[in-house]
Amino acid sequence: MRLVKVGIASVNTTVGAFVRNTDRALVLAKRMSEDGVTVGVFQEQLLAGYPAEDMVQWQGFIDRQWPELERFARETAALSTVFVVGVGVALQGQRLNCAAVVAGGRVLGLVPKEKLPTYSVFYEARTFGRGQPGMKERYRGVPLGDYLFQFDFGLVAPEVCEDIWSADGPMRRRTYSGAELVVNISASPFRLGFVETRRELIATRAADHQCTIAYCNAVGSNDGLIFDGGGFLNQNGRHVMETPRFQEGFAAAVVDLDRTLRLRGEATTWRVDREAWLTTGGQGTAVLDCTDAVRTRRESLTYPVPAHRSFFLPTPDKRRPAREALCEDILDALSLGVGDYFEKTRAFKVLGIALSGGRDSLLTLLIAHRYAKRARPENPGSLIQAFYMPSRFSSDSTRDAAETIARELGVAFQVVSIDEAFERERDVAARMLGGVPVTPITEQNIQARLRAQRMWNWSNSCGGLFLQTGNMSEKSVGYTTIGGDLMGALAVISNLPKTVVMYLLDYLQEVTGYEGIRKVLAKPAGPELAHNQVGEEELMPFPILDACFYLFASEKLTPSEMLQALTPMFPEVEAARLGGYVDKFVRLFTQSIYKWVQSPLSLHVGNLDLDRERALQLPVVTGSEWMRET
Ligand SMILES: Nc1ncnc2c1ncn2[C@@H]1O[C@H](COP(=O)(O)OP(=O)(O)OC[C@H]2O[C@@H]([n+]3cccc(C(=O)O)c3)[C@H](O)[C@@H]2O)[C@@H](O)[C@H]1O
Ligand SMILES: Nc1ncnc2c1ncn2[C@@H]1O[C@H](COP(=O)(O)OP(=O)(O)OP(=O)(O)O)[C@@H](O)[C@H]1O
Ligand SMILES: NC(=O)CC[C@H](N)C(=O)O
Repeated sequence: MRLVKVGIASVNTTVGAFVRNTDRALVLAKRMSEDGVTVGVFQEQLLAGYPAEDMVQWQGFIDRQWPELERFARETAALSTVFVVGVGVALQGQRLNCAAVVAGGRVLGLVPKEKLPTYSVFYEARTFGRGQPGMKERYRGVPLGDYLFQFDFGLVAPEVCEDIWSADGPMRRRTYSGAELVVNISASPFRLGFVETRRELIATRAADHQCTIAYCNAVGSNDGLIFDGGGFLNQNGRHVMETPRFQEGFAAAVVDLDRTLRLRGEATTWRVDREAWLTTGGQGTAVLDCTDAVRTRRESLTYPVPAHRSFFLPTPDKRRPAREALCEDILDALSLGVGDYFEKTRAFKVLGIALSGGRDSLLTLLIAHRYAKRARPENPGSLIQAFYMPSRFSSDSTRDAAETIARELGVAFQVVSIDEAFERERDVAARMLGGVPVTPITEQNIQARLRAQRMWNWSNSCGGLFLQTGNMSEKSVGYTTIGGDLMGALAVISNLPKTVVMYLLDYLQEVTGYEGIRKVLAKPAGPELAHNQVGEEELMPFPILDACFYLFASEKLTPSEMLQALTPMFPEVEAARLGGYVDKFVRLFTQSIYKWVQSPLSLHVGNLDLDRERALQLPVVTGSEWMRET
């Protein structure tokens, strides 16, 4: 029996706040050590914060991480714990995204990331160089390269995030070279359903490579990327521990590393594969002997026995039902995104929302309030201000709904009519047009733009964070006004399809019982920019719009393929009508890209998002010939 206690931390870092990030990590490092942790794991780019993007190109941004790493080493020198932490270094002009191994007051070695994600929301290959198999360099006198670390408790292989996502990653050769404990330090952003993907992947890799894996993830939001934390400890495919998500802290569990070796010995397929690898020229990974660096204290560790006192009966199932898990995950992620933006920018005192009595602004308000409950539990409503800005097209029912929810949440609510200003702006525009009246659409847009202008003026003077409320479906077809409701300082729900917005509101109504939600849902969605506007009548039913969006923007189908896919999905809709919806969607989508490239920074919860900088890079000026059948 060779017991080792593995601690997995998640730190809420801020990009560039090296000292603060290190301080936060040190607090957890000391607590881990007090808890008897043998190996304490911290996330990718712990010191710099993630994602630093092109900031990595500043030499100072790289160089100033090192003194903080040395401080981390100094301040943990007396602890008998080995730490793995993420740091950036520059070697021969290349920036390398490294896992640093720290113990006994020294940086013992640096292992650079080999696989650099450059897809979806990641752009690492743009700024970082790659670690190479067999690499052996030195950085400031410290070994840097493809190394394993021998301690008095076993052989450790550090690696960085994407390294685990490749079937041909460094884990294979390192475990064939004897690594028992693979430590993966990650900064993996929240995406819907991704926690299951991580869980399955880590279990698969631990079984494939017959090792113990300690996987650590960052927590907190930076710009639009929200990190959900949630570390994993898995031994040879068996789940050992999962750390809490959406919160800073650490959790620890004991594993018997002899068990990893025994299972490896029993796994004949693994052994045969290893032999084949050796005979076909597989190169072993070099080992750094660190047995003298620190004497770990493991005498008081006890064998990991099941809390429910049976090796045979299943552990009690604590999983939440799928609907609750999905809704709570999205709400946790987005409220963390709002809160971290609010706090980390240090620019704001209060959150502001233009509250229409409709679905999108209601959900945005509920998300902001969820954050406020955490930040100011004694009076969450005092962190938020809501403005209802009616025009002649606004109804009593939306005003009542907005007022009701604001009262229920204790949020300051003001009514600010835009009607007079609407008339004035409409007349001025007509004068500019040589006496010709503005178009009906422009009449609508004047209202949206007046509301946005008022929100900016308010926020500008009081330090308010003006939350933008648009959803992804309406954004995809340009059903939003430039200079109007498209604008704001931070887009909160712009990665949520409208059908998901409604799903979340149904759920929230059920769990909170708020009358304000019921009142909003009682009325069909519509912008109230003209008489009797219903969004689904002007566009198309939202389930069809969202399906079109998915098939076109995510699955990259052509319009005729989309129609083929949609026909069995919506059998009640006549073929010609469905075809009309597809054509309308594709036309609106391609004609609206110019709009969403102007939209504010937004929070990401999925791989598919309308964000040209971060998720979907589409040209604005295009012809549609390529989509036609030949
Ligand atoms: N390719 C291009 N590149 C750059 N600019 C381009 C452009 N095409 C048009 N433009 C310009 O864009 C402007 C038109 O865009 P914009 O002013 O936004 O207006 P527009 O797209 O014409 O109308 C906005 C639509 O959004 C709907 N809406 C508004 C507000 C809220 C909601 C809701 O969901 O509740 C819905 C509203 O009912 C209306 O159908 C024009 O000034 C035009 O010159
Ligand atoms: N009367 C209003 N008072 C304050 N803000 C408004 C008003 N009407 C519209 N807005 C702002 O413009 C945004 C866009 O309106 P839109 O109709 O798309 O959204 P919604 O009303 O929140 O949801 P829904 O589409 O379900 O009606 C609103 O979310 C809100 O922020
Ligand atoms: N930082 C990274 O390397 C992240 C990439 C990885 N595939 C993830 O999202 O988990």
